[in-house]
Amino acid sequence: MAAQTDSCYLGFDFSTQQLKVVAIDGNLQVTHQNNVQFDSDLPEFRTQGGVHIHEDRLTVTSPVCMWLKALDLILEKMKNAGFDFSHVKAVSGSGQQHGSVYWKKGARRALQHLDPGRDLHSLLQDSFAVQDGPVWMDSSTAKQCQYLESAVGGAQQLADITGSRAYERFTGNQIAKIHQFQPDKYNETERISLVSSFAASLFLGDYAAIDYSDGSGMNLMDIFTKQWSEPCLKATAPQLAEKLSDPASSTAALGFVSHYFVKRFGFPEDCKVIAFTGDNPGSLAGMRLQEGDIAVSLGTSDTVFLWIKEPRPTVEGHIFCNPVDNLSYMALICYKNGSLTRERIRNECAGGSWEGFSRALRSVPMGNNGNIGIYFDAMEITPPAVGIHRFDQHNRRVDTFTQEVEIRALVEGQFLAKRVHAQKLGYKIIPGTRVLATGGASSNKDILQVLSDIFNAPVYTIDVANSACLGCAYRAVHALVAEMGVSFSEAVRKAPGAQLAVTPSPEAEEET
Ligand SMILES: Nc1ncnc2c1ncn2[C@@H]1O[C@H](COP(=O)(O)OP(=O)(O)O)[C@@H](O)[C@H]1O
Ligand SMILES: O=C(CO)[C@@H](O)[C@H](O)COP(=O)(O)O
Repeated sequence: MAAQTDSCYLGFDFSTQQLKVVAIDGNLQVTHQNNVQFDSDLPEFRTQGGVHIHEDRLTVTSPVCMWLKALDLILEKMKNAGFDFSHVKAVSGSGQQHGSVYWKKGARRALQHLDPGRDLHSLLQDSFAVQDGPVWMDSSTAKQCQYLESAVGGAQQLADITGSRAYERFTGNQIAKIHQFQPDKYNETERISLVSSFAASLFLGDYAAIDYSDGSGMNLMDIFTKQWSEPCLKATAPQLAEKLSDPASSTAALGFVSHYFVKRFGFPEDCKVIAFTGDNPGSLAGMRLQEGDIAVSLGTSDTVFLWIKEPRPTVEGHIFCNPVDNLSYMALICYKNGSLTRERIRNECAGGSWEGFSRALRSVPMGNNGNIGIYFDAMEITPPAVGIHRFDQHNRRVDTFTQEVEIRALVEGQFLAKRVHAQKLGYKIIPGTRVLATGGASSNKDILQVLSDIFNAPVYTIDVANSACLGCAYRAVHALVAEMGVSFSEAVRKAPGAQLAVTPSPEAEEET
């Protein structure tokens, strides 16, 4: 038993607004959590919500050095809190999906020879061809998307190969744009990482493979053969296969932590680095999603995802390889107008307070007396539309709502869209359906009540606010036994289950 509590597994999450970490022991109990907020803890990078929005309002990037400094800082915070790195058996993690990092020629050597006396930021700050890399909020690559789709025979054909039609934020289209508009930077690049594989590379002290699950969000990988698709690579940029290197299973042990982490922080030499993945795949693991459940993540983006066995890609939504089971898949839909839109309406209609926002939700009945709103502050992903639209109970377009009605219209509208899209993906809401909620806004019971009423199903949450981190710590546990044929669900069988947060109001049944 002592050995169980003496061992430790780490899961990091490089998400849009912050870097977070969760440590668990061999009994799968959480022993430590920490975080670094990009805007407030690293103000020198002048990000808003972790990103830079450019003048065209379409280009959105994040400074790669910010992520380096964030890792330096979180590890120092852990050390100062007395965290003992010497018991860490394996490290894994996740990153916001689709974002890319461009390592410049010679960077691999720098990674392999990190001086433990210095921080990662000072050692690696000159290792990137592109300082500010495109992230998932970018929607500036419409032309590249059109080109890719026509090069492979159309949107459905591209979805049949890669799991998704062409999306602006998907990495292949971002790479194509960099190749076209900054050819010198593209040529200077020796390796392209996703945010997830970039973070894994830091721990490994060498370039880490892109994993199948996060690699599915690039419009470059054949999700059935799990190899880069030749026609997609060809339509994207030259010499791309060598800049990406082969993808790897999301359960792969990539090697041991580098000498740097052993000397500087006291990690054991045999501490393994497990492939990092996307934050949504990480959350699927953290919530221990089962077939039949539906997950709703309310982070910076809102996402809805499902565990599926038989993928049927369409031109709406995405199919990704499953991060914990190589024979399964996950279906996902992403909404750009998630928490940031809720924050705007909170600021305008509830004096900037979540408590005021919640009070307003409680003060108006379910169904909002027939008032409906659509709030796309930024160009939405599904559907690709922008603008604010309000309709009253007579279906008449109106310019304003009262503050309380506005708040309920926003939240009901966001969840109605999720229900409709999930059903279009083939999801059936039946007795026994569980909605698993995660992400920052899942701490708000009044928002969860609306979710439960719209889906007419109970909503469950897990104790740890960040399911992506927790999921990656679980993935680290699983990866050490995966080669012996142990399934993920078996490896994490003893982990605490999700807890019931809210059930549908009695009136919900009549409305749905
Ligand atoms: N009590 C709350 N009610 C509603 N939303 C909240 C609450 N607390 C935090 N949030 C939202 O959570 C968001 C951050 O979610 P998080 O999952 O941590 O983001 P990410 O992982 O994308 O960095 C914030 O932008 C904020 O709007
Ligand atoms: O683009 C997607 C998924 O396709 C986003 O969900 C990103 O993965 C960002 O995640 P958060 O930081 O909002 O969790």
